[in-house]
Amino acid sequence: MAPSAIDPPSFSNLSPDVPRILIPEKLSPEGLALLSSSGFHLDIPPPGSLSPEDLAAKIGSYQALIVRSETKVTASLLSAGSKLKVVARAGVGVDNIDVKAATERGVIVVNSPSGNILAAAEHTIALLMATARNVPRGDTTLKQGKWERGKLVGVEVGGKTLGIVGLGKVGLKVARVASQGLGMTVIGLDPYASAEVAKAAGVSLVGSLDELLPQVDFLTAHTPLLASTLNLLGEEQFKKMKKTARVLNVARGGVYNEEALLKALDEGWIAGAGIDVFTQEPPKEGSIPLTLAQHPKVVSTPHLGASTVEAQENVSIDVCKQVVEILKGGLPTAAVNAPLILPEEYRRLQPFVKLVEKIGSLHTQHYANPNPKSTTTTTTTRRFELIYHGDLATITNTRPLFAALVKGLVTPISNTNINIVNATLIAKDRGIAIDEKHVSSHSSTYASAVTLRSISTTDNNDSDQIIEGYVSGNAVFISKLDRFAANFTPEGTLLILHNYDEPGKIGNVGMVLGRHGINITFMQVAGLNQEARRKVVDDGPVDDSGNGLKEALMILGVGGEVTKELIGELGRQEGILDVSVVRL
Ligand SMILES: NC(=O)C1=CN([C@@H]2O[C@H](COP(=O)(O)OP(=O)(O)OC[C@H]3O[C@@H](n4cnc5c(N)ncnc54)[C@H](O)[C@@H]3O)[C@@H](O)[C@H]2O)C=CC1
Ligand SMILES: O=C(O)C(=O)COP(=O)(O)O
Repeated sequence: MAPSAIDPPSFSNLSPDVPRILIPEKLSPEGLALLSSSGFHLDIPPPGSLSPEDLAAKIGSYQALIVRSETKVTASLLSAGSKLKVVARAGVGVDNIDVKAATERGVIVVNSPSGNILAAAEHTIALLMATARNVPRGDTTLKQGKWERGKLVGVEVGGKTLGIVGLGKVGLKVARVASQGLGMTVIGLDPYASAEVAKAAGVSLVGSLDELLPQVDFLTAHTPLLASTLNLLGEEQFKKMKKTARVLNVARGGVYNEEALLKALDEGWIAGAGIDVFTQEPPKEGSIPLTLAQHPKVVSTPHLGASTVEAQENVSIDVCKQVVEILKGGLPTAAVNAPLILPEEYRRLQPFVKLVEKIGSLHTQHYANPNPKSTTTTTTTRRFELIYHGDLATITNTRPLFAALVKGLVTPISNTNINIVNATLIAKDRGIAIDEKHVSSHSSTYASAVTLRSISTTDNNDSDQIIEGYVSGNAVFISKLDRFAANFTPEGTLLILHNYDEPGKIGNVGMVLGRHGINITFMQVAGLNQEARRKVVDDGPVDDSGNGLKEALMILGVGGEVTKELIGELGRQEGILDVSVVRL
């Protein structure tokens, strides 16, 4: 059905029982046809015509809102949408939607996890070629009547090295085209990627940005925008690149620090950039994003990554089908905030689902440090054992727990939505192998406990990491992190510091946090467990008097913005071995 076939509704004669759907952005007609043929009322104002205030004033009469990347679905908009059942994102990234606020209000958020992935990958290749061969400048100047062949000599990409940061759905597609189609050498950085999956796409994994940056002729980022990827590439990183290198961003504005990128181009630290996404869209007059977009060494496009006829058709159908399903009382296929658990299993398993998800999320954020100080090793394989102890070991349907682990492991670093239906497939795609084990007798004092053991095989050695937790009533606790016996609630923002167990550490850390305006909501020192203590005396590091140096974890619940500068400063304090920030 053509878009014009959908008449704007006349609200005066709408039945109060017919659900209303507001679509303030441009959506392909194929999905709209599904909505109107299901009997819903659609309101489709001209795309971009509603200000945030207009939207807030209108939203109260709608059951569904369908957006792309331009509409900001904030907590206050959601609170004005008292009838909302679903917010649908016709695309991948949900960074314009306050998913937490939606969840709190019981509003389902759905997206189209893969409808526009090919389009985004192809646009990256388009920008790669356009920056290499000066295509836009050639076109503009020729249209102005100039024949500037001498000024527009480009570079070839075949035989050159492409660095990819973020090997998820888009990153892997770019890798395949670049390695198999363009004859490029592709190296990738993704601390959470499986080396086998990467290898199959023609990518050799490296362990750190420091290792990647000096090697690449082209660099492309394909991570979501997260606290850990904001400003991932700044001045320090651009300075480490070849002067002839070019960088691409079809992911999200903010993964490259825009001010630093401008400086890198002006100072000649790098040769050029191809940019599709900006920290402000559309960028305002006089802003840094607009200066960047207009820079002579930049090829820029106005967030066109997903703008193909095919991708728009895919995402429109994907989300409209789900909106129909939800408004008719069914379950969506790609809910960002879907429950992992069926109602009848809810009472028994819910706290364990929560525990396992928190353990998975803690594992990804605490152990897979995206910015290691130095890495000469590369993870080749990682497998997990999920061990159920005590009463929990008697549960036979552990599918929700398996799904909870995959969700916990993947959600902190990816846009992918995990639910009970797709967990196994996503684990397979990402090379996550999980063995579930049931152990009815357990040395733990808790009636039911869970252990996650992850075994990593690297080029140099094997290592394993352990996280253990338990449920008491409905509350969940972490009781062990590797060799450290702990007891804390995995909730909120946590700083985990690995340090030598000597006097003065807590005071120093408290002072640094105070200087950065960070509040401490709780603090716990997790000491070595008995076995680990014995080992320290036998073969651990020693102090000047030959006594075994004990280690501990300091676990702090904090409020306030945890910046990279703060983490750096904490890491430089005497006796601090490592710092991680975990948001649970
Ligand atoms: N310009 C456009 O129109 C479009 C943009 N996008 C954007 O592209 C990006 C990638 O999307 P997908 O591939 O679907 O995401 P994905 O969730 O499948 O993959 C993201 C990958 O980034 C990795 N990652 C996370 N933190 C990292 C870090 N610190 N260092 C290295 N790797 C890290 C994850 O392990 C994961 O493999 C997203 O930002 C998405 O919003 C997607 C579609 C269209
Ligand atoms: O799907 C995504 O993440 C995109 O960035 C596409 O955004 P758009 O739907 O084109 O506004």
